[in-house]
Amino acid sequence: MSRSLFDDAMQRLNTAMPYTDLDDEIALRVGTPKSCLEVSVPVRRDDGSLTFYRGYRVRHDNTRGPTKGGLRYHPSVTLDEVKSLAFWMTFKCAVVGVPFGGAKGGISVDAKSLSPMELERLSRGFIRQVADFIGPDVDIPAPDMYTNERIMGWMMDEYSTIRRQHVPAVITGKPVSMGGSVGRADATGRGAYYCIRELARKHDQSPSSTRIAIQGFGNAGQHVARLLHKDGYRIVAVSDSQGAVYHPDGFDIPSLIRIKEKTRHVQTVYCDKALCTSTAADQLTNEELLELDVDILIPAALENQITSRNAQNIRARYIVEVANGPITSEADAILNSRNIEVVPDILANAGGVTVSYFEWLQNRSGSYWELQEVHRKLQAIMAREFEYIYDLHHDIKTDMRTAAYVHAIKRLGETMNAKGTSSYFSNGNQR
Ligand SMILES: NC(=O)c1ccc[n+]([C@@H]2O[C@H](COP(=O)([O-])OP(=O)(O)OC[C@H]3O[C@@H](n4cnc5c(N)ncnc54)[C@H](O)[C@@H]3O)[C@@H](O)[C@H]2O)c1
Repeated sequence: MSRSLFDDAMQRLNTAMPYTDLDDEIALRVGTPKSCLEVSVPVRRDDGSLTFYRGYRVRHDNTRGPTKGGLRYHPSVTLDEVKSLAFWMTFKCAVVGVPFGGAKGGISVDAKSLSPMELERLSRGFIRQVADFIGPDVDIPAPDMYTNERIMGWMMDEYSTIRRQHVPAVITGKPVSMGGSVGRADATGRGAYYCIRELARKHDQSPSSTRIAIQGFGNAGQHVARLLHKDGYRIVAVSDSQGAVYHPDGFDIPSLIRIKEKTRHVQTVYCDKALCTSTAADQLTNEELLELDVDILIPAALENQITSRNAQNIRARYIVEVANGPITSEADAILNSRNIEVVPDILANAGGVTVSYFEWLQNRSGSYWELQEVHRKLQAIMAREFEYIYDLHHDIKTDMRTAAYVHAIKRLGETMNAKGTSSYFSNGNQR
């Protein structure tokens, strides 16, 4: 039987535990989700028919605070996937030191097949089903794949209607006009960009000599591409669910974003006469993009993209995981043996949850920050944690992923130790 995504996620924890002197009870406690909710959401379609959608919300661990994590709309959403994403959120929040635990949710749906009104009914219907499970001090959702700020706004509005009071802090990633934070929209891509700048500094890598391929050109992928391009990095390939485009000199990212916004496909670059003549890009599959000869590969779409099947063919020197779980643990071992350095998801894409924390703080205090303040604080956290994990991976002679897990488990362990573990209670320390 093949290993589940959750078993694969657990493998990372088991690899990291021996590098700590923490009680084994800590691994036991973070090895199982706190609670899993499965709901069925009825949606009246525009043609009058009724469709039921399966939705999930998993709270993995609340040791360090209320649980936090995105909501995904995708046909492949399953309980196993949501459990794994919730697990990663626990470690991600601990890596960046925000006072949250991990959660995740999702609905098994092809969001692109719904009309805007059907999407609104689905989003509000989901909140009605999970309203008793979430809250500003309990569990705080946010956007993820195929959800966006408008959907977060509908959800906050529905929750506030149910509670009969304005509750902006129940959800993050809202429109700024509904209590969202400035700087949240590009926070995931920006956090990854700060990591890449630190990585380049460590390896004396100049932007103009760095070729980058990005899989996934949505919220996270577009923003990291835009920021890197502005610094002079060469983005030579990007893709979406339909396929990839490649140009050895690098793309003009603002034009590509405009094309994607207008046509919804990056490969439309071929059909847009003006751009075809100026870029002459090659068309590739997503699989081919992953195996390009580049300096940095950025998976920014789905999990399980680099596996034991293709890890041997990866030619990038560095991989920066903007997506959650794009590399399996088996592929990790192959990449490590080939000295391909991986900046792990729980660090590289933690910019999103960090600015979500800023948004939650602003909602709770009722006082709102300037964009520069958001950027300055995000940059300080990402650079601090990157530096710590980078040094730790050298000190304990392991890969950056294991070092990031060690760092996170230690933070979780400190809180669990404060409450008492078996080594405390079994040593006669009852007073
Ligand atoms: N948005 C956030 O704040 C955030 C935070 C942390 C992590 N992430 C992770 O980043 C990844 C992308 O999230 P997003 O918010 O950018 O989603 P999004 O919905 O905005 O974009 C997803 C992109 O992936 C592409 N895609 C889908 N299936 C694909 C496939 N099989 N091959 C290649 N591309 C494919 C889509 O076409 C789209 O361009 C996810 O793994 C998500 O969990 C997002």
